[in-house]
Amino acid sequence: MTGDDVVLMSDPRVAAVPPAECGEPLVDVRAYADGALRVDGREEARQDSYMYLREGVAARLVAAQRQLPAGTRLLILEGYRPPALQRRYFTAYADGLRAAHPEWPADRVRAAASRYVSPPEIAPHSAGAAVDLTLATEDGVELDMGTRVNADPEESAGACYTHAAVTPEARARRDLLCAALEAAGLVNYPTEWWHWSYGDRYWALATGKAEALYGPCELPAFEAGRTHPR
Ligand SMILES: C[C@@H](N)C(=O)N[C@H](C)C(=O)O
Ligand SMILES: [Zn+2]
Repeated sequence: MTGDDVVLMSDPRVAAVPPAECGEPLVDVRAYADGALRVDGREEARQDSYMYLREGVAARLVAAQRQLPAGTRLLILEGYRPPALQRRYFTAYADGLRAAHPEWPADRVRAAASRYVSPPEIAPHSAGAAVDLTLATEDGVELDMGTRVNADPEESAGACYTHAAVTPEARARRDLLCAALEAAGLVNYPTEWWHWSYGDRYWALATGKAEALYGPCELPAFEAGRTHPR
């Protein structure tokens, strides 16, 4: 797939998918399945609910982990993202693009921004349906995937695109990650090798479902200390 083939988050076909809500709980992935999933804590500085995902997403990540060779671990960096934080990320990135390209019309800024941050009204992370992750050793040392997680298209000259040209080692690891996660039912956002989702509107469009399983959920649904928000 080339960059031109990518269905962006800003595509009207994504917004046209009904954001139905099945009511499935969010779970703390650190405590899920006896700690089968590794979670990196660096996101804690920005928000305290990054380790939550819908149960169906967490279960699929456990299945994906089982597909990987011994000694290779999924390392989760961010799951749930509050809607207000998503709005901040989108606005900040769009503002930067607008400043760099004052001649761009609003719809071009929105599309370009959505290569890297989802428009808030779509936001798979704010539904607890998306996860940013990478591969690591058993000891938690991140493997070289060709760019850092969250490298934007400008910083990485497009190498953040999942199918971009990277070194043979990084390509083999990206292919391994894709094979494990796709077999478990997740879909990738092709502009970001680390972003995967299940049950959100982007997933529904990519897999031909009539509606999403999970809609946006708000942080007040959480209670400190609970592993299952109400
Ligand atoms: C900002 C990046 N980590 C990310 O999550 N991007 C996707 C497209 C999103 O905002 O949903
Ligand atoms: Zn993401």
